[in-house]
Amino acid sequence: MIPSVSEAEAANELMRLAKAIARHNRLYHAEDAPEISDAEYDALVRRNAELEAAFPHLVRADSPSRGVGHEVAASPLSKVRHEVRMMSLDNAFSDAEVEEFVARIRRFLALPGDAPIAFTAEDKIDGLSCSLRYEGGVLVRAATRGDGEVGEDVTANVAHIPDIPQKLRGQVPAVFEVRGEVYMAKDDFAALNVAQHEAGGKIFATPRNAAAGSLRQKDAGITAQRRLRFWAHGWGATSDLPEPGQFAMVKRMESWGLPVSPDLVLCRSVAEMLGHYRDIGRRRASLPYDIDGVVYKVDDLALQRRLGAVGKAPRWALAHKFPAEQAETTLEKIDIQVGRTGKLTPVGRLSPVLVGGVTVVNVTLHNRDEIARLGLREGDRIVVQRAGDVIPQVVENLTRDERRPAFEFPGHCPVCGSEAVAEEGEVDVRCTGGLVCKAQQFERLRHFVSRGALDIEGLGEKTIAEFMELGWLDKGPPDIFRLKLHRSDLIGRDGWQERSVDNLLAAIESKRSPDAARLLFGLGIRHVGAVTARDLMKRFHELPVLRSTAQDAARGDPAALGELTSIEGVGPAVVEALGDFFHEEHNRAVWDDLLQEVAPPRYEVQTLESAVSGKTVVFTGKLETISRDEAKAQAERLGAKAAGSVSAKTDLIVAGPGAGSKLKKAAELGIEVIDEAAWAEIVASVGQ
Ligand SMILES: NC(=O)c1ccc[n+]([C@@H]2O[C@H](COP(=O)([O-])OP(=O)(O)OC[C@H]3O[C@@H](n4cnc5c(N)ncnc54)[C@H](O)[C@@H]3O)[C@@H](O)[C@H]2O)c1
Ligand SMILES: [Zn+2]
Repeated sequence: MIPSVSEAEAANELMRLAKAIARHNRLYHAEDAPEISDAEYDALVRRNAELEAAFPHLVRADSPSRGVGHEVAASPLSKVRHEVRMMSLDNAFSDAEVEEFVARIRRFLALPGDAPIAFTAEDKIDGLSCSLRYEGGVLVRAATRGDGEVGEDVTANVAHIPDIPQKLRGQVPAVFEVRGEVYMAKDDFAALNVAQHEAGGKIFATPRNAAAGSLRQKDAGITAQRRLRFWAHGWGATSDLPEPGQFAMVKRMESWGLPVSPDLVLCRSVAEMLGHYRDIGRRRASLPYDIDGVVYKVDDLALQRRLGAVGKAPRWALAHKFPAEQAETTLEKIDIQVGRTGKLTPVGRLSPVLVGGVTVVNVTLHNRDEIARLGLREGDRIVVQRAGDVIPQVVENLTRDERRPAFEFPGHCPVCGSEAVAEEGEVDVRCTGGLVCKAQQFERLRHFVSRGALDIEGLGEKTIAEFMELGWLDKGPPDIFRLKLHRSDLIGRDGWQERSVDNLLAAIESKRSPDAARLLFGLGIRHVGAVTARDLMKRFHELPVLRSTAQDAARGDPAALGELTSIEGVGPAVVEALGDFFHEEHNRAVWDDLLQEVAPPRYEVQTLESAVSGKTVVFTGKLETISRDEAKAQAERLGAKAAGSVSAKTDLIVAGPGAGSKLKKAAELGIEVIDEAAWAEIVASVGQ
């Protein structure tokens, strides 16, 4: 859901999206001259769908989720009304969305989980759709999709496409409309652009634009000079369907002399579908034509009929797109954020763009040097990259202009106004305001109460900001434990009632004996992350012992230094950071103050005795109630080892849907397999 958007804002945004999407549809479909990247366009469509899902009563009559393509009113070609509507396809970017697509079909058809259902999978070729009407096996009309209802007559144009037979071979129904894609191969596209350049003609952005621009010509003579190709993937109006399934029908069309995808397969499970997707994905770059995904279709035509269509797309088909790992967009604005340690981080605010399957609106610009390196300014067109789970990066500035100065990095903290400087040899610019800087205070408090640290429920960003404003947190984290002194002031403030206040205070009180490693991590000492904090506490058990050792080491005591660096994962950077921390008077004051308020028990690592203690567990497939990371953490707490792959050493496999090859291997090795519910029972049995 989109809780931060009010109804009025949503209505407004939906109106703006409808206008923008209609405009880009016209540029792309009618003029073959898009202004934004497909990834930016897809981000607009996703945003529209999200808002419509959250506010169903605001769906507009002219909603972009309803229409297909673009109407052909202004086209110089004559118009053709399609007897059977030409549709679009719903799309997916992740495995989970494909699983949900299949699950949705099962629910719709009320098919039990184990009833087999087959799907075809084939390339989603990036061209433009075309309908070819054959009567008595002879081509009588070819038409583009247009808005799905009315397209353009391109009969004369397709006469110049050798892949499109004027006459079909064999037993063809009396009326048969072939649906497929007109496309241009990569080589032909490159050659066309070279020729266009030499002749001073229009340069096409993609093979798809080139194919569309070449086919939709009033003068078919121009089409004749372009090398266009075609393949069939479906059908429209027909007097007869000679086969009962999608796969067999496509093969039948092939036998009539129509080219079809060489990568059409029949799949019997989601795993097979995803396998084919990955296989095609691997070969994508070496294919002679551009594809942008894989299309899955329910094979059984009787089931296709039962499923029908919703909106502008059939329920029985899905385009599983290859997420663009790079995409073009506009850098709207550069903001400066001040972190816990005073570091000024530039953040780029983007015009939303779909990269790697997710909508990206912010991108870190890292530091001053990075901005200079890319010559970035607000308003520039940039290329954003996101591969796998990596955070998005700017890889290129498309409007780079050496003569114009890049964004000027501020010399002062935007929050407290203190001077901001980079230390000798450092790229990071830091605010020198220290604890005077509200931004740093805020970030430290936020970190202190965060999930990995003290994990205080109900003390979110807004509340911290509110209490800071009231001056209740001036002394930093220890003040949190004195908030109870403000109980009566707080009750009755806007948004607070006795109950919510007492809940918050109870959550704080419950942390009076915190885990020492979490407390240490919560202090936000540089280089002391959650793991290092645990490693340190495993060795020293008590915070005062850690402190005295760190201070001794900072004074150069070799024994203390040796003790610290003998801990795995603790190197000179950590030792120095600890030394620097305790060197600061105000840090020592906060530390002492804090240890007056809380009393962490002696730190001991404990694992629980359980049915899986000492065993090696592998999690595979999709877990529904917990994340993979949480499952692994549970296993560790139960004294088990979580491994990534199945081997002879594996004792137990916890499998969710889509587990695939690991299950096969488990069966071969005779390893016990349980489902997520059984795993949850094991966890519950030790009270975790
Ligand atoms: N950049 C822009 O401004 C802009 C504007 C509009 C649309 N677009 C692009 O066009 C897409 C939307 O266009 P759309 O509605 O035509 O959807 P689509 O192109 O994502 O999918 C539907 C089409 O896929 C084609 N297709 C290819 N292979 C197929 C196969 N094997 N089986 C069935 N169909 C197959 C069909 O022609 C079908 O009409 C967007 O996702 C975007 O990428 C871009
Ligand atoms: Zn500051």
